[in-house]
Amino acid sequence: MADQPTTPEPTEPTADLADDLPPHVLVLFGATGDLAKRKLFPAFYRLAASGLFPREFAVIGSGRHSPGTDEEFRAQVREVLADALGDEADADALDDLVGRVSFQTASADDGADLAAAVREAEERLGDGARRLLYLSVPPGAMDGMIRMLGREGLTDRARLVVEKPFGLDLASARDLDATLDEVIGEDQVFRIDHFLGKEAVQNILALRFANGLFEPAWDRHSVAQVQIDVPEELGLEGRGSFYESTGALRDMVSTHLSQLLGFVALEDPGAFDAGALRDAKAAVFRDLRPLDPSRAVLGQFEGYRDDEDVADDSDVETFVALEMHVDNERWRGVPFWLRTGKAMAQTRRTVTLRFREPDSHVFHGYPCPNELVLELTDDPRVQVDVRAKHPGPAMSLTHGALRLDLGEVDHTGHEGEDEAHHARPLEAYERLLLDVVRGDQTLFTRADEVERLWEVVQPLLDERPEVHPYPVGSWGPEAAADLPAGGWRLR
Ligand SMILES: NC(=O)C1=CN([C@@H]2O[C@H](COP(=O)(O)OP(=O)(O)OC[C@H]3O[C@@H](n4cnc5c(N)ncnc54)[C@H](OP(=O)(O)O)[C@@H]3O)[C@@H](O)[C@H]2O)C=CC1
Ligand SMILES: O=C1O[C@H](COP(=O)(O)O)[C@@H](O)[C@H](O)[C@H]1O
Repeated sequence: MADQPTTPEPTEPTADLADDLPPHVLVLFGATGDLAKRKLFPAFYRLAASGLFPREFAVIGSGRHSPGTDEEFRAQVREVLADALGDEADADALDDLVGRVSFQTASADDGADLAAAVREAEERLGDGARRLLYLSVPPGAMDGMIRMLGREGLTDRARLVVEKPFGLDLASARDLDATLDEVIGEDQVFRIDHFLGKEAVQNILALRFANGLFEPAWDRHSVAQVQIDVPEELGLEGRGSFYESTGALRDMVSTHLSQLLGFVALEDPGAFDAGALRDAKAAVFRDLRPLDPSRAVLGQFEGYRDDEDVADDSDVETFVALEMHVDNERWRGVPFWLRTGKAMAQTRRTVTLRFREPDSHVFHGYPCPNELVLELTDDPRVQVDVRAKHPGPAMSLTHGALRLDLGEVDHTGHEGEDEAHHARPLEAYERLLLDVVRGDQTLFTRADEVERLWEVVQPLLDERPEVHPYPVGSWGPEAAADLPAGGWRLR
């Protein structure tokens, strides 16, 4: 099988897709921020260069501080794209995108000039233009910005993308949902959790529900424990003040890791659509047991407090390891171990289902693991660690692995199949932005899911355990090393 490039090749434009989409004005709040630079502008580029975006669109960057003239902002966007895309960037496609970009300052108190700029762009683009409003701003800024959008009439004909974390606790999440409810319809709101846009995460459902092999073993009778492990090598990357206001629990656990848990633990949704999938996840979250602070370890990497935006005595956690339980018929008694942290030994996104020992006396006590491992990183992989007979005359065991590299599965399609089968893999933000433009909320989180997750996490916000220091490049504090029976798979 041919090697897959890690960055997707632009495909030939698919005229039928783009022609179906009305003109769009994209308004990106936080356009000079980290996420916009690293992920959102590159996603706009790839979608446009692949012909997946509407043929007619304009991008208005926004924020409280001006990056200079439009020309200066365009030069910054060009530089950001060159950095992010490297050789992948096509000069004509780059010119085309950059030519559509402008900047207009706005704040929660004043959005009049922005509203005028949006209307002007709509007139240029012609009849039927829609608005895609993207709030890539910190959680504390959301409420005011949403109210401003409502006041300025910008929510008409709009879809609104709200970045995570959605609030900072249960009370602020409820306030945020109440504001959204006042200002805009729930069918226009796209709460984005980019982990759900990762191909490999969606593959959890494909593997389980499209194969007879896995589904029968997907419960407490076969699975002894589940580990959802997302260590990151990167540290603060200039996001000290963001981290001080969130910490790893809010940044990663109440969002990405819990959503992964929802994908792993859900019942058969019956369909892959917004209603069915979100109902199935919400049901899992309703059955989640609120966190027990005595079953959680928090950590902070050594040197965190040296960052200029971090308080000298900060006890914000950059590491979390904790136990979760889904108290339902399928999962009762199975611990779900979640772990994430900054400045750790490796960058991985690994979900492990550790199986029970088989009820047989033929072979016992063989130490090697018997696990299904889902690697959700850029080179997504599924691996089943099995025990097998050691070659030779003795009846002894060794271990082996069955591996499927998901980047190498056939995506060239077969005669007679529709366009979806010929598509290249999309990066998470690309996939989700396309879903917004198409109005598909399947991979976006719903208010009830978000509020329930805050209810589950709240005990740990109310009663914070001690924060243990850990060395940069390690697997976190010693206190977390042996939490799961048999230890972490990654160590
Ligand atoms: N960076 C990442 O890897 C990821 C980030 N996210 C989420 O994306 C959002 C943005 O993150 P990131 O880009 O890293 O953050 P940054 O701090 O880099 O950028 C945030 C942007 O928001 C604007 N902003 C800051 N404070 C306010 C405020 N009070 N009111 C209005 N605008 C404000 C700033 O522009 P100005 O000062 O001009 O207003 C800035 O451009 C966050 O919600 C984060 O959780 C999600 C996934 C990954
Ligand atoms: O939302 C966030 O996610 C990133 C990790 O995303 P990934 O796609 O690189 O796995 C994390 O680094 C960041 O702190 C957080 O805000």
